[in-house]
Amino acid sequence: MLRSNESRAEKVFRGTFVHSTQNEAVQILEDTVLGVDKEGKISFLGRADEVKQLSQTWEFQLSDIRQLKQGEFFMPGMVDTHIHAPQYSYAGTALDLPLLQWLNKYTFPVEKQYRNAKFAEDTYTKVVKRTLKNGTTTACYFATIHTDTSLLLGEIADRFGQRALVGKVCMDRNEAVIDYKESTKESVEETKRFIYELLKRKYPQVKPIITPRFAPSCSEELLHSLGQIAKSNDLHIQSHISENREEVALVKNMFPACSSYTDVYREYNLLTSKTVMAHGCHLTDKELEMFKTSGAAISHCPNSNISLCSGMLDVRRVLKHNVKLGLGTDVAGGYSPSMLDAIRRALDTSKALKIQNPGYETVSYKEFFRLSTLGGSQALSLDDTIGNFEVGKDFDAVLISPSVPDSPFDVFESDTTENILEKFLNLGDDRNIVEVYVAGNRVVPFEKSA
Ligand SMILES: Nc1nc2[nH]cnc2c(=O)[nH]1
Ligand SMILES: [Zn+2]
Repeated sequence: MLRSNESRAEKVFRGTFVHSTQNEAVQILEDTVLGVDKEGKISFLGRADEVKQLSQTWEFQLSDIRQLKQGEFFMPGMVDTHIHAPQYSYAGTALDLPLLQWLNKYTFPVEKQYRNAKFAEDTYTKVVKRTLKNGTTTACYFATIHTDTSLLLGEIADRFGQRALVGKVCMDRNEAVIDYKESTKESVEETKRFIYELLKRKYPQVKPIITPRFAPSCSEELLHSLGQIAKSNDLHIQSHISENREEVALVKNMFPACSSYTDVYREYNLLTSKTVMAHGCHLTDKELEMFKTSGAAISHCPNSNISLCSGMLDVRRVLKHNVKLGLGTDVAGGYSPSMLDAIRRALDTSKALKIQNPGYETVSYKEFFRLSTLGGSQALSLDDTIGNFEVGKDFDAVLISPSVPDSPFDVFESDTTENILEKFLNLGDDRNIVEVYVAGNRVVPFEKSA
C-alpha cells in the first residue's frame, strides 16, 4: 500500500545514538537507523538489520542514508534551563562579589544599556551563536526590562534556529540603580505587549515566558498581575529562588505574611507546572514538597552557585523529593555559556558535598547527562516535544566526533562508546560538536553568511 507523503523520512541517519529514558540515565543504541520527517520529527528508530524493511515503510533510498563515522554518535541537544542573554557581554569577569552586591555593581548597570538596539543586537547574536555552537539546542533566556530588545532576542534565536523561551524581565523595585526599573503599570502593560508581539510573529520554536526577576525586585501588585497574566494565557514562568542566604533573609523581611520564599511565589500563582526557578540552594524540605505538589521545576546552576559563593544545591535531595530538575549556565553569574561546563560543575558540587559528608550519595555523570537533556526538557515542560530520541519528538540533536583533528581528548582502541561519552562530557568542547540540529534543521555549522 502506498503511504502518504506525511510518513516519508526526509533525513535518515545510521550509527550510534546515545540518550536518556526515564529508566535509563544513559541508553546506548549502536548500529541504529533514525528517520526524521519533513516536520523535523523523529519518524522511526530501528535496528540496522531492519533497514530494508524500514526503507520501504518510510520511503527512502538506501543510498540516501547518512552513515556516521566510527566513534561518532548523536546525543540529544542540551537544554540550558537558565541563562541571562544580556549578561553574556561580561561573562568570565566580575565574580568577586556575593549576589546582591554583584547585581548592584555589575548586573544592573550593564542591563540598563539594553535599551540600545545596536548593543542588544551585538550581544544577543553572540550569545545565541555561542550557545548553539556548544550544543545548546534549547535555551530559557532572561532578557532585560526593555520590550523591544527582548523581542529582538526572540528574533535572533529564530534567525539562527535555536529553540528558546524568552522573558522580558519585570522589576518595579530597585533601590540601588534607580533608573533600572519600571513602574508597576508599565511592567504589566509592557509584559502584555511583549507576549502579544512575540506570539504574533509565530516563530515555530521561540515562545514567551513570564519573568519576574525575583521576589525582592517586584511589588506584591506586580507579582499578582504577572500570576494572572500567566494563568489566563497558560504561559511558562521563570524566576530566581533561594540562591543565597542574604537574599532569603531579605525576602523573609519583605514578605512577612508568607511562610517561606516558595510561599511568596505560590501566593501569587507563580508556582505552576510550567514554572522553572533558578538555584534553590537553600530550600527547606517543606518548600521542596511545594515544588513537587505544584509541578514546578528547579534549574541547577552550579557554576554560578560556586562563582558567587551562593551555596551548593543538594541534587540528590531534590531528586528524592521527585522535583523536576534541569541544569543551567546562569551566565554571567556562571562564567561559562557551555552546558558541558554545567555538567562538570554539577559533578564537582556533588563531590564537594561528599567531602563534607562521606556518607553522601553522589550524583553520577550519567545522571547529569540526563539532567542536561531529558531533565531540562521536563523542567521546561517541553518533554512531549524534546529531550530524547523517542519517536514523535522533534529531532533536536548534536553530532559528536571524538576524532576531529584538534580534539581536546584522545580515544584509544579499548574505549567503548560509554567511555567516549564520559570523556566527551569531562574533556570535550565545541570542537567535538560537529553538527547541531533543531527540529530536524541543521543549524551548526552556521550558514556562510551568518
Ligand atoms: N544569578 C542571578 N541571580 C539573580 N537574582 C536576581 N537577578 C539575578 C541575576 O541576574 N543573576
Ligand atoms: Zn539567573
